[in-house]
Amino acid sequence: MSVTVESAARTAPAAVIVAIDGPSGTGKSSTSKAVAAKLGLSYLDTGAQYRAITWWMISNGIDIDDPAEIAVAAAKPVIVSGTDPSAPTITVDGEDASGPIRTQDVTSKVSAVSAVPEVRALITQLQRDIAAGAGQGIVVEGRDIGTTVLPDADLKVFLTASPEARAARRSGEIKGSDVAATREALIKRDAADSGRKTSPLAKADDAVEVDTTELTLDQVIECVVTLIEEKQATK
Ligand SMILES: Nc1ncnc2c1ncn2[C@@H]1O[C@H](COP(=O)(O)OP(=O)(O)O)[C@@H](O)[C@H]1O
Ligand SMILES: Nc1ccn([C@H]2C[C@H](O)[C@@H](COP(=O)(O)OP(=O)(O)O)O2)c(=O)n1
Repeated sequence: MSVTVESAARTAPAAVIVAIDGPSGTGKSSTSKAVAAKLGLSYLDTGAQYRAITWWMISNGIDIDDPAEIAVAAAKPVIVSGTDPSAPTITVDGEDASGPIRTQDVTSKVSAVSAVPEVRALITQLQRDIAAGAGQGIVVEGRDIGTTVLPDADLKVFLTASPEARAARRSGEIKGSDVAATREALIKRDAADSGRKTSPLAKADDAVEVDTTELTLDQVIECVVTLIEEKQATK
């Protein structure tokens, strides 16, 4: 009996923590979901959490241009993320927020809300708690996962792509959208996310950078799966 248990422990892959960061449209969400599903890991979309708190602020009449007002309200909403990669969920105060967090209004305001240090402190703690509770391991995607949220992650990946490729991908998702306008909006949001004082969008020194401009989504998924399997083999 003890032999069976010991050999199972030897062959089961060790829980692995993966951080995937990068700017908008580089393929973080699609890659992270697919990789997590393939390897039986949990998945956390941290951008959805910042979008959720932004949606709550807008819905509750908080002045988005007033960081002090945002800071005071930050602890009020209860944000819960479901981490099944085949059906990720997000609720705010028990209400499904998956639709409303993707509106243009939220997209245009999320950088301002997520720059407020009190918001980041709360959401960062939530993310660390979720990662700590993921028994089989987790793929966490965002902007500051490798640098701030999970600096001890087993693997850190930083995805990049040209602004043109990212804008083409994003505008492909929205019917009738203009690629040039999408490109300008992406560049503006990148600048805000990279320029904020508290845990800006940045590549961790020990992250593997993958330029996805000329790669298909399947190639990026395969690349990250290989990197994770290499880490698991040495854990
Ligand atoms: N390597 C790729 N080649 C082509 N399209 C891609 C690639 N990676 C992602 N996409 C598509 O680009 C869009 C944005 O991808 P997403 O994963 O949401 O990016 P991010 O999470 O970095 O903002 C999606 O429609 C996705 O299917
Ligand atoms: N770890 C994170 C994740 C997202 N954010 C902020 C900054 C981003 O512009 C917004 C939205 O992130 P999201 O990943 O949903 O954005 P896109 O999918 O790229 O449109 O949230 C952050 O500050 N830190």
